[in-house]
Amino acid sequence: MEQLMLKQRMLDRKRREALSKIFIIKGSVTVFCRIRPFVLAEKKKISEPVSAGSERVRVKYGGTMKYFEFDKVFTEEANQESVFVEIEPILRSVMNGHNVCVFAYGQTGTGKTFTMDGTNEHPGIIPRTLEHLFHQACTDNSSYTFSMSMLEVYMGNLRDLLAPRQKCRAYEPMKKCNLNIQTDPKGLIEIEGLTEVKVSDYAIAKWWYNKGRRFRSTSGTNVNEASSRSHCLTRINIFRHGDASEAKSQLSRLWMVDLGGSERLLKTGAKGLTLDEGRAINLSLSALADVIAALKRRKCHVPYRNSKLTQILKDSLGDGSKALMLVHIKPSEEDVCETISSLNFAKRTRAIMSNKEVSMELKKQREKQITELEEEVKETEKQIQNIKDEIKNAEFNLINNKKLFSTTQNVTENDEVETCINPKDDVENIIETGKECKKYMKSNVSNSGPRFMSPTVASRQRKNAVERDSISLRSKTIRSIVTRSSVQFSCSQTLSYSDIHVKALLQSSKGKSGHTEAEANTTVLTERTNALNLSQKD
Ligand SMILES: Nc1ncnc2c1ncn2[C@@H]1O[C@H](COP(=O)(O)OP(=O)(O)OP(=O)(O)O)[C@@H](O)[C@H]1O
Repeated sequence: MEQLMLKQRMLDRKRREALSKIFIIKGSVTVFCRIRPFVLAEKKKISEPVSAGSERVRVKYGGTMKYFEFDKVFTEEANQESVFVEIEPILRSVMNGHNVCVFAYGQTGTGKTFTMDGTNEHPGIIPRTLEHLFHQACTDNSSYTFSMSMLEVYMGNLRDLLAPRQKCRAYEPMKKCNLNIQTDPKGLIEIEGLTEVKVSDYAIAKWWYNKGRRFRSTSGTNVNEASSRSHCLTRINIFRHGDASEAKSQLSRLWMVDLGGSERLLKTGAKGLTLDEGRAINLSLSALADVIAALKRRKCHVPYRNSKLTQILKDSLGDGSKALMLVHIKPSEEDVCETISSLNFAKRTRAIMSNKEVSMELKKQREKQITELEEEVKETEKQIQNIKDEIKNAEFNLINNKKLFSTTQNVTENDEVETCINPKDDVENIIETGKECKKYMKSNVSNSGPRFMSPTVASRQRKNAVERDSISLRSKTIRSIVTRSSVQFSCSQTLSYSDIHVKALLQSSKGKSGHTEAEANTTVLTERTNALNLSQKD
């Protein structure tokens, strides 16, 4: 089993290395596009400006056609499951030790919250990811621990969504508001005082997630009945505790962000606080666009500090980390301007490290490498599964053998207990029982009957003399019976006791007197009968 486990660890390392190579080749940014279907209240026109293929979106705008390339396009028919299937590979990178950020971007009402949160019937990326991570942790070789935090960037401030609170209304100020963002020496972003809860299984994680979601700021606009008025960020810290060879545990982070919707303030009809919220969202989204543009141009200075949102995501948008952006659009004619603006933003993001910037030849070469590595990963996973089966079998056999061993050991012990019973004990038992009987009889005799029936001294002497004669006569008879039947008696004893003991008994008596076996038996049994006689006399 130890050998199998060692082999499994080696294969697991090989699998991780292949996954890391894929991660590097694929580039740090992946961009998907999701087109929202028409909902009941909306009217669908015969010819809509947006049409889509599997990796391309075509938009008719101002008499011309505009094309946008993506790593994957989800059309109106795509369900939550099919979206999650495409996210899964990126989650493997998180378990592998990389920082990952998944964020939903798009105009207000295009379905960002639906994709990230979903509904009870159609759960979105976040609940599915939580479930997936715990499932992965169960099947993986390494052991994992998870912790979780949730916050929102509301009007330029950070609000802790998991902080303990007294019962208060949504509009009442929260205790843990405007937290500070710090960068640790390793370049990791830390948010001072942010509540971090340990989550040991999916049910607990889901409970905290639902709790955080309830405190998120939403309000109704002309465009969306329950419009998110902030950027909502869910952070999962993943601690991987490897085998003995890896002394330290490794921390990786997964950010899942439901960005507030970009909006045309006139169109949403926002007023007062809702208008301010809309403005704040637009401001931080343009700061995000600036960061992405700077990263694309490989500028030395990236303006992360221009908004809280970009400050938080700093360690997930740069080198060594992976970002997945899901841009959301509506297919309708009246939203075409916003659609073009969102698609342009997505195009810029994708260009940070996308395959678009490299030649066709290099692109093909990379794709070939990725296919080969993915094959390697699959093959290694198959081998790991086989080893796991072998380990299971070995464990099963081990348990069975242990059971068998303990039962056989018990049987042997019981045998030993049985064989330890000394044939002498039986005779002693008989004698003891005889004594008890006599006592019982005596007491019964002395206590029973009227007084005039109790014997006189003379009659007792007479009775004793008669008893003595009859006992000596009886003992003579018994002795002669036993002597005659001693050989047969010894045979029946041989059947009921183990050979060793009888032999030992016989040998001991043989050693003492030098008689033959039959004689020895006779001697032993005669001795016992004598003992019986003596006790009777008593
Ligand atoms: N793929 C989809 N299938 C069915 N219904 C959807 C889909 N996407 C969105 N919807 C519905 O459209 C409405 C608006 O979606 P949602 O609230 O998710 O938009 P949003 O982009 O988060 O908006 P905001 O930025 O204002 O918060 C909701 O009623 C939602 O249920």
